[in-house]
Amino acid sequence: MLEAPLPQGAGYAVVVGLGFVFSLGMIMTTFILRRYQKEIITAEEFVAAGRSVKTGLIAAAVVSSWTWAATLLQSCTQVYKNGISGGFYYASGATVQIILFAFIAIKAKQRAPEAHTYLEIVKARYGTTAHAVYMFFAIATNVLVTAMLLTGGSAVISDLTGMNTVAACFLLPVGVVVYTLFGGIKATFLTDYAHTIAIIVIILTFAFTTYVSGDVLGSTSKVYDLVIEAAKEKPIEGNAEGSFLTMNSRSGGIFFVINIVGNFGTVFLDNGYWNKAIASSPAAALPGYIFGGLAWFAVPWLVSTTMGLACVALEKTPAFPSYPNLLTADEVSAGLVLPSAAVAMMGKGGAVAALIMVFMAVTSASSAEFIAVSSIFSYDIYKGYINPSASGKRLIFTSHVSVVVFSLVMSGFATGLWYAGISMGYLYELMGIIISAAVFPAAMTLLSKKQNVHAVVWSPILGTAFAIMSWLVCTKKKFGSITVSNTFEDDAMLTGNVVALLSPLIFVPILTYAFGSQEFDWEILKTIRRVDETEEIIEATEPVTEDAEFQPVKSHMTAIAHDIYEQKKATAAAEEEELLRKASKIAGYTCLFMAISLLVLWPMPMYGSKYIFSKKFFTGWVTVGIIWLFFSAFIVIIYPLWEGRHGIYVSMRGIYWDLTGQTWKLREWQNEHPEELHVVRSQVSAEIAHERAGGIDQAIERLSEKD
Ligand SMILES: NC(N)=O
Repeated sequence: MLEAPLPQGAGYAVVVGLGFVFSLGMIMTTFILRRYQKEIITAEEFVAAGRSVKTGLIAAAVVSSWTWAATLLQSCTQVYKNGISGGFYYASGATVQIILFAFIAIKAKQRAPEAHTYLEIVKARYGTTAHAVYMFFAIATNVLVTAMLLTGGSAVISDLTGMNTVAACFLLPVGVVVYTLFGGIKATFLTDYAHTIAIIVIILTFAFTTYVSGDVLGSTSKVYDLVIEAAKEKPIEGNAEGSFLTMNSRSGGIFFVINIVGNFGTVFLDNGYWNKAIASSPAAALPGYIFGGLAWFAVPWLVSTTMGLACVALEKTPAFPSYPNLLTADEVSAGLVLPSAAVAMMGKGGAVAALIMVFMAVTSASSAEFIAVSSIFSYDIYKGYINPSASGKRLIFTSHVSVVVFSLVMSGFATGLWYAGISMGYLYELMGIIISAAVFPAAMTLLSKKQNVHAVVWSPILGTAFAIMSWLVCTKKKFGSITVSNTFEDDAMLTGNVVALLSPLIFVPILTYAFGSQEFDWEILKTIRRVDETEEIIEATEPVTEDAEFQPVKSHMTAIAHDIYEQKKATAAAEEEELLRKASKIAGYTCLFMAISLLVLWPMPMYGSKYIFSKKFFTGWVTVGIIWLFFSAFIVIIYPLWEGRHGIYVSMRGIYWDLTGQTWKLREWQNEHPEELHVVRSQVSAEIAHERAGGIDQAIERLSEKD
């Protein structure tokens, strides 16, 4: 155990204090959005944010929910262990899935416009057994990801502040739970935005301190020389010439494959990514995911190339926190490379920066996990089996309860993992073995008419069984025994992961042709319906205020929405359909091209050539990383502000009117411009989706009944 550079109080201040600040911020934001833009958190809104979120905010949400504790910590571990290739293999091995998911996102919006979770799609197509199987995989994914967030986050917080690890496991989710309960998925979009700014700024600070102007390192040339020196004393086995500065790394390559496999599972099976696709406006799904993926790439790439190498360069200097000892294998696996490097370079300031960055990553990613789990519990389990005619109010209550219960269970689980000695690094490499056999059949559910129920049910079960078996058999054969540390070895993890992802490629066609292929009618997916929000909207917009000056706009938002929809009716659904058709056409080639570039065209020639980076090339590599992170900052910080400028203006103006005693102006404006109000837009989009789903006649009937 290293001596903590910060006092325990700092740990509590960040975990509890910052959590409280974000909760307060979210409560205020929810109030502002509700008052000035009539954004009402109905059950639909809680998971789908009006299905109108724009590209920039989708990209920012993708970046922040995909930025786990592991993204920052495990990527640095890889660079520390395998050299500079580790950062690239971490980044590209987890970016392609996001980019490929863009294609699935479009298909989901096209084929099941009113779904809330991908599990509803599985159920509508294959029935209850398949639904149960995929619920297991979806929840297992959320459990694994949340466990990694809490184990990684608590290890770093405890290392930096001496805070009790169990206390960190239980306190980390508290603030997240509070702001998620208040704002639903929109809360995660907005807090994610703030978290991402902090993370990007801190990474840039680390990069400039390491490569441009710091006292301890401060130039690419110095880092290069120290890393070359370190390789002379401690060459990396399996790397070209034992160098830290080559892409030719056996262990790095193995990690690349494990990383690709595991992250297919954690994107395609995590309902959180489907939630965001569902919440996006039809025009935003494709660019949101592609820009989000590209923006995210620079986060692990630059942070690990910076802090992983800084750790290598400084671990034998007195400034290093564990000096004169090096980090133990367990400390490396727990994610302590980044905080140690931060302390060695920047002292207490570095410790504070690392603490805040890891806290932000853990909380923003776990809020997305909480929403994902709550949508499964409320829509798939509660509405699906317990109370099929559940009202929106009932569903939102179920969502809230499931967020609280899941967070408590996960805190307990993460504590258990800590006592059992299972680290974040271990879980990261294990995740593919446990879940990735469900990736191919889940994707085919939206992509292939032929895949039958036998294939969809049995392939993931068989695939996971074979994956676990081959992982353990490989460990036993190689090491003669099965222990936590043996099962963590490269070859065993590689075997299990590859079997998990690829065996369904054999099972699915065999089972499909053995039992007869399905000729699925995609229109059936359009029977999945949105929940009627009328009751919640009326309740929220009926006159309840005592402020005589501020009366609500109208009580029948749905009726106004219907009038607006009537004007657009002739073209809206067709236009949306056409937009999605075009996006789907572009998506296939774009996503494939980007995936091949990141997986093959860029790394493979560098691997094959065994090139050792020259000082100039290293400087260029780092420079590209820094420029790329500036591009990310533009996409996820500036672009959402630009896209949301009108909404920001409307809210600011409303606040000004309120503060200057001109509330009547707000009321007048809202009465005159109902089409600008979020609740109305959301209802118009609901009607368009109904029409695309062929259910418009029922929708009109329902609305006129309400009137
Ligand atoms: N999100 C990941 N794999 O860092």
